[in-house]
Amino acid sequence: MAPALVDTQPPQDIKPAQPGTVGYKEAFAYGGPKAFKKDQELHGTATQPPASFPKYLPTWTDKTYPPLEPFEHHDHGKDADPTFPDLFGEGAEVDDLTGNIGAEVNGVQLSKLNDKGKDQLALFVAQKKVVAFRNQDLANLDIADAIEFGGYFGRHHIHPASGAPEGHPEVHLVHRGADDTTAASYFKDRTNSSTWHTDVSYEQQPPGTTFLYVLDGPKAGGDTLFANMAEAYRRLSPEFQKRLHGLQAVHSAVEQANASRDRGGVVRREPVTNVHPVVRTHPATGEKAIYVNSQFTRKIVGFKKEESDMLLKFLYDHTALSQDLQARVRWKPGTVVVWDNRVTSHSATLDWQDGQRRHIARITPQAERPYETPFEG
Ligand SMILES: O=C(O)CCC(=O)C(=O)O
Ligand SMILES: [Fe+2]
Repeated sequence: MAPALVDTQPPQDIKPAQPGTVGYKEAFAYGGPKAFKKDQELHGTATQPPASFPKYLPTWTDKTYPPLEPFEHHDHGKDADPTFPDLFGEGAEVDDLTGNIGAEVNGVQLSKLNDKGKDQLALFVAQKKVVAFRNQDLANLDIADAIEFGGYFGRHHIHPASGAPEGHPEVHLVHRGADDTTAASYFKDRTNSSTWHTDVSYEQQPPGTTFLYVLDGPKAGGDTLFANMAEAYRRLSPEFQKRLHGLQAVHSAVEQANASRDRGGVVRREPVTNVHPVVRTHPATGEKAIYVNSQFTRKIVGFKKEESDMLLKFLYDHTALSQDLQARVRWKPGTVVVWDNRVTSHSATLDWQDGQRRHIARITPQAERPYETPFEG
């Protein structure tokens, strides 16, 4: 019998996010109009080549969007054949990245998958949490075709505060250009670049199966780290798990919008706050996962500030310190990384300091509103 859902309707007394909340750090992966040097990106510099995929260079427009409307999400992972016959045809090579999270796949072309193969992709990614597919052609397709491919997995999220390729607001861009000096300025103020988060958790229906594909990257460095948040839940004692069940947390877009304004960037949609359960259940696997993150979670509903900060700090440290439930994904030309944003956290790495360009596109299908199923022991 399916477990009963726990009601997670937001209480009526959500206060606006407080600045200075525990764990929050400014993100560094995205430049903004102030840092963007179009000429260098198109033509290169004395030491750096031009951008390999100029059609994906960021643009920022004044166009704004109304608040997102709720929609019915169907998770294709639920329809998948768990033996993955259409995903892994002849010639596919699948290797686990670690004992607890991640796989690397060669010999599969994502853009050529039929619908059954896409269903199996959703399930496989939900099970492995993050999968690096090598030698992909996604970046070479017309952007409209890449968007059509991603749209199978859910309604496209239009990011409220990121640059996008001209005419394609559905694509979120991670971009540091040639000769960028972010690293030098970032480490004046910070000892490390750890920014664990799950994407846009402030939305009422945050993303599920999510895609990042590299366009240009440093020869070494700029890896992305992923953590298995279902395993992070399982690591906790039953007593602690029980305490987390029934708790809800406020997630906020306000700080990200402010940071975008500071960079001279856009705020395409008014920032929102939403309340989600601290433990959510995956619709296809039934796994429970911790669902708070230092970039967007602000407060445990009903706790006083010190109580909330203490619990959130513990959960953030638990994620960041548990190297035994993390994988570090190295980018290579043609890599597409697919992860399940509901049951993972991730963090970019700022460790290259020689002005090499890093340019990555994200396709971000939204999924169901997070829900909780009861503690099972
Ligand atoms: O730059 C990265 O490695 C990750 C960026 C990121 O967190 C994202 O686009 O969701
Ligand atoms: Fe992210």
